[in-house]
Amino acid sequence: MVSINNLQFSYSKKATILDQLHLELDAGKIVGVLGKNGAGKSTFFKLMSGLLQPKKGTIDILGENPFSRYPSFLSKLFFVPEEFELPPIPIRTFITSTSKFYPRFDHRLVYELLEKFDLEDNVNLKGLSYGQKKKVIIAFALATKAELILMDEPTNGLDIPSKDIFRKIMAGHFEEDQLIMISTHQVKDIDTIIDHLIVLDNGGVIYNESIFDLTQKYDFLKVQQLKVSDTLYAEPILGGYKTIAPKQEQEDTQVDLELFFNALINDYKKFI
Ligand SMILES: Nc1ncnc2c1ncn2[C@@H]1O[C@H](COP(=O)(O)OP(=O)(O)OP(=O)(O)O)[C@@H](O)[C@H]1O
Repeated sequence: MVSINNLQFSYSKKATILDQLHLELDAGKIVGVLGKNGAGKSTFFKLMSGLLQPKKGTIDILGENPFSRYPSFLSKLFFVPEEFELPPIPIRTFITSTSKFYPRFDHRLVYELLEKFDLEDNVNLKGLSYGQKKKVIIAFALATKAELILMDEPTNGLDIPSKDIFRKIMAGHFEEDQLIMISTHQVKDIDTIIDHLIVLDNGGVIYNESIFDLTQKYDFLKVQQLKVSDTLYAEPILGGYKTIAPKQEQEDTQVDLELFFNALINDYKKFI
């Protein structure tokens, strides 16, 4: 579904943001995209949406070049950017007018999700807080049923109950022919919903693996004493350590995304 080859991008001649980036992804996944500040996550999503043009390399999404921005491509993509503007019209009017661009739009679902987020559809968008607008755009994004949905920091601005609702609705409203990519620093908001992990660093994808494979390769444990010989990475916590070690436990352990991200940034070559 997504095939990216040798992608290079820079805003100016001085600094290359993405360089020789390769990525192949199939549909049927919710992918977490992690990276340090400035790693290029938002830039990457803008390139995939066709809002920026690659300097080199190719991006193929469902057989289309995003930067051409043909209507056939735009109707299959929905991008929830970190910063966005919504028109000063009632939510219901926004839905009626904008949903026309998405042939698979699910009208029943959008109202169901708005209700879950405690939003009335007759309210004007101009009177909403940033967090409330974010909920409208998340509900709309999921209801488009677009084949590719990109969400940049979707939980920024959401209060604690709304983050919980976000996790529940993400898990429950997703089709097998869709690919959802979520970039975030709030790993706790996505650790139970993603089934695939991508990490961007130094201009490229340094890690690209399913969460299932991660659980088959590593144990994520809390220990009192460090066994240096079989520990790949450890961080001190109260009364001991959180560790990553090659899998030995019979039961799969729950992936600690934050720990794993820190381990990759520390030395990703240990994990490939
Ligand atoms: N419009 C722009 N013009 C020039 N440089 C930019 C522009 N937008 C982003 N950059 C630079 O590109 C780099 C990557 O930015 P980007 O926003 O893609 O990173 P990010 O991984 O999303 O960061 P964060 O996690 O902080 O949101 C940064 O060094 C940033 O300063």
